[in-house]
Amino acid sequence: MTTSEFEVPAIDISPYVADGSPEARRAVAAAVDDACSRVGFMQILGHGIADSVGDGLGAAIDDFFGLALESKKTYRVDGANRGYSPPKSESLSLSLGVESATRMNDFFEAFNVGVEARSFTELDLDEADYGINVWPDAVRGFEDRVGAYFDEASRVARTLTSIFADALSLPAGYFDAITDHSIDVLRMNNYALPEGTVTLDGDLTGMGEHTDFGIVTVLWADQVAGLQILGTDGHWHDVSPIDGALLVNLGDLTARITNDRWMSTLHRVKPPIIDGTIARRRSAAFFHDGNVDAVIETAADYLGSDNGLAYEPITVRAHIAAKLAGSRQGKANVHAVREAARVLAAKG
Ligand SMILES: O=C(O)CCC(=O)C(=O)O
Ligand SMILES: [Fe+2]
Repeated sequence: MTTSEFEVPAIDISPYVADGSPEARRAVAAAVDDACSRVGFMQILGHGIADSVGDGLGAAIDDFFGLALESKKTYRVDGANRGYSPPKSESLSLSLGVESATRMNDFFEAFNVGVEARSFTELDLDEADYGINVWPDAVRGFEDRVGAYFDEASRVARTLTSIFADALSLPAGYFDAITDHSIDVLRMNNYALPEGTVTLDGDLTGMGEHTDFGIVTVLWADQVAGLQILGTDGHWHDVSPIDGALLVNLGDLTARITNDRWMSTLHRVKPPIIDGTIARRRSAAFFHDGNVDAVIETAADYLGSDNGLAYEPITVRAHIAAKLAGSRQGKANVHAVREAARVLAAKG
C-alpha cells in the first residue's frame, strides 16, 4: 500500500445510535471489524453529538488555555490524572529567537477531567484509582460546557462497545460487565507555541508516539495537520477528521481481548513547521479504560489467533500501573518489542 492509498475508514454509526434495522446494524459492525483489524482507527459519523456541544467544548478549551501560564499552573494536581499539565519545556513561555525543535518536543499542554470514585455511591472504590476533578473557576461555565461534552463522549464510547460486541461475536453485555464503573478521562490538549518571536528549525514532536491504554478512545480534534498514525506499511500517515466526524481508536485492552486481531495503533502528534512556526491545534481525547477491578482476558474465540500466543489476564489497575511504569508483562512484553521494532522501522 502506498502512502496516498492510506485512509481512515469513515463509518456512520447511526443505526446503533437510533433504532436501526438488524441489517443496517450488521453492516456497521462489519465495517467496524474491518477498520479495527486493518487500521485500529476509524472516523465516525452519525454519533448524535450536537454541533453546539462540540462548539461549547472548543470554546471552553480556548478560554482555559488562553489564560496566563501562571494562572493555569494553579490548577495542577500532583500525582493524579487531573487538572492542568504544562508544556514539558519550561523554556516554552520564555523562548525567543531560533529554538532547536527537539528541545521543544512534547510541548502540548493538557487539562484532564474524569469520573470520580465517589460518584459510585454503592461501590467501595478508592479515589486514588480515579481522581478528584478540579474545575478552573477563572473560566465561567467551564464545568457545564466540558461536562456536557463528557457525557456525550461517554454515551458514544458505550455505543461503540456495543458495536464491538456484535462485531466480535461476543455476548451483548460483554463490555457492560467491565465498564459499569469505568475509569473514563477526558484529556483536552493544546498544541501551540508562543506567537510571534519563536522560530523553529529541525524536527518537532507535539506528543511522542504511544498507544492508548484502555478499551477505546473517542477523539475530538481540529482539522489541522499534526496527528499521525503508524500504518501496517511502516509509514506514518497524517490523519485529520472529515467534517462532522470524531476519530476513534482502540486501546491496548481491546488488543488484549482480541489477541491482537484488532489493533492498538501507535500514534503521535507531529505538526508541520511552516515558516518557522506551527498552526495551533486542539484535541480532546475521551479515554474509556474499563473498571479498575475488571479482569481483562483474551476472549475464548480469539485464544487461537496469533499462533496461540496469548496475553495473561490482567486487571485494569495492574495494566495501567504497568503502562505508567513503562513495564510489561506476559505477551505484552513481546508486544512491546514488536511495537518498538515498528517505530524503528518506520520511515519518515
Ligand atoms: O492530539 C491528538 O490528536 C492525539 C492525542 C492523543 O493521542 C492522546 O491524548 O492520547
Ligand atoms: Fe493517544
